[in-house]
Amino acid sequence: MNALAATNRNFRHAARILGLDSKLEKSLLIPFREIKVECTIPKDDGTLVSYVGFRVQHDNARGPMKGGIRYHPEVDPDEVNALAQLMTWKTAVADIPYGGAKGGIGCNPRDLSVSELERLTRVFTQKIHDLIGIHRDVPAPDMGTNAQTMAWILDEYSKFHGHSPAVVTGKPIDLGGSLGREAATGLGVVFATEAVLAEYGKSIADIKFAIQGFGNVGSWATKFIHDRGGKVIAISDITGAVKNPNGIDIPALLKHKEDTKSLKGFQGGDIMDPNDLLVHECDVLIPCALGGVLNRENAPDVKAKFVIEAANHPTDPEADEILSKKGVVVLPDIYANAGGVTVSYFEWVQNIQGFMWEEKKVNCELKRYMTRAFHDIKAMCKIHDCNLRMGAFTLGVNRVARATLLRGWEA
Ligand SMILES: NC(=O)C1=CN([C@@H]2O[C@H](COP(=O)(O)OP(=O)(O)OC[C@H]3O[C@@H](n4cnc5c(N)ncnc54)[C@H](O)[C@@H]3O)[C@@H](O)[C@H]2O)C=CC1
Ligand SMILES: O=C(O)CCC(=O)C(=O)O
Repeated sequence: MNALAATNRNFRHAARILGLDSKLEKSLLIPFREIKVECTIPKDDGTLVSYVGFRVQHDNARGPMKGGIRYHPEVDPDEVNALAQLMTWKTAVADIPYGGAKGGIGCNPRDLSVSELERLTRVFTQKIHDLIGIHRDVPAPDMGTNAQTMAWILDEYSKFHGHSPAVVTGKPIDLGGSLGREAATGLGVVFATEAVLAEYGKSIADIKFAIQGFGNVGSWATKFIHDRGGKVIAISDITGAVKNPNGIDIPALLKHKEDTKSLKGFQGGDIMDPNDLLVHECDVLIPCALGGVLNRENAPDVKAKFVIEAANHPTDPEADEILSKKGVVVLPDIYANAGGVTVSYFEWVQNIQGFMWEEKKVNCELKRYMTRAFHDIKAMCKIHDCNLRMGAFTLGVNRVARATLLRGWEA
């Protein structure tokens, strides 16, 4: 099932549980604005090449729209739409004053030089600069983008609108980025994992983890799990996968990644088929890469007792049903990976105030927001007798619906 069909299905299920008026339901599903732009740049060899860029602004009832920009060959309008909608529910679950948006360019950043990436980012920004803004739509990093990408957007946007650090989050610290933002999604994933494990009388120490993806989210989540005594026994990225039943040496792996930029060539374990990672024997599985990786084909073989969705929409609805029947606890993306956008909110607040927080304060506030959201979700699960995904969806959708009604949407 494609990402948009899957996201719409989860939304409709939540709307039914909440008994939403059918007109309001329809209006919440339709994106506010969908932008598609052609970005033509000269390659380093002088030839011209074009890439298609998207920004979908889904909803702004609760505040400026917020969400990352992804550079990946599989970026398409349906996926960006689904990701934008998920941002709307995610910011509401985290109870931060934003709506939802997402952007992307269909390209393989690994095939582009740094100067080509810079030109592409600047052209994309030139095409969307009048539709984003501090109180309108605030981009951030996602797959294939990083703090440097945000620095280029900030610089290009500022040429049109004057110096505007709060127009993007996830920036370098030197340009007004927040301490703790780079690690925030991974740290939030670990706070979320601790919250759900505690419900079952367990803690991270000595639990066995399998992790798909070793980029920003996967590598920070791995580090924080290791710091808490968890055993990461299998891990993969686009270049391959490695396993070690006694626990991978995480400091050595992080050093290898820093030196070589990938897992390839790491000697501290046995090489495994990356496709087997999702069905590897473990207690907790954390997908930290692409969407739709858990589907009806592999879900029956999942061995983990907990799936923590650090990636966006890693589980399609058919897999969700299969996992639920097997008794696997799935912690949904719109909560599990909300740590990134939560610290993006702190960064935006710091930029607007012109005041920088200490990292300790950022991380303490992040923990407070993640813990509060978990309890809010659990309360919805209790009221509606539903699983954690529907607990999170009903929480987010209900908050957005209330804001929409208060603003007077039918006039
Ligand atoms: N960066 C952020 O703050 C946030 C990211 N997310 C989500 O987390 C996921 C990962 O994002 P980032 O870590 O930022 O991206 P990234 O670009 O830093 O890293 C992606 C990782 O996934 C790996 N990967 C790609 N294809 C793979 C495959 N077929 N099998 C195994 N590994 C594969 C890459 O090698 C890389 O290690 C995405 O779904 C993203 O939407 C969610 C919330 C916030
Ligand atoms: O930090 C942000 O604004 C958004 C991060 C993001 O794209 C996500 O949570 O999926």
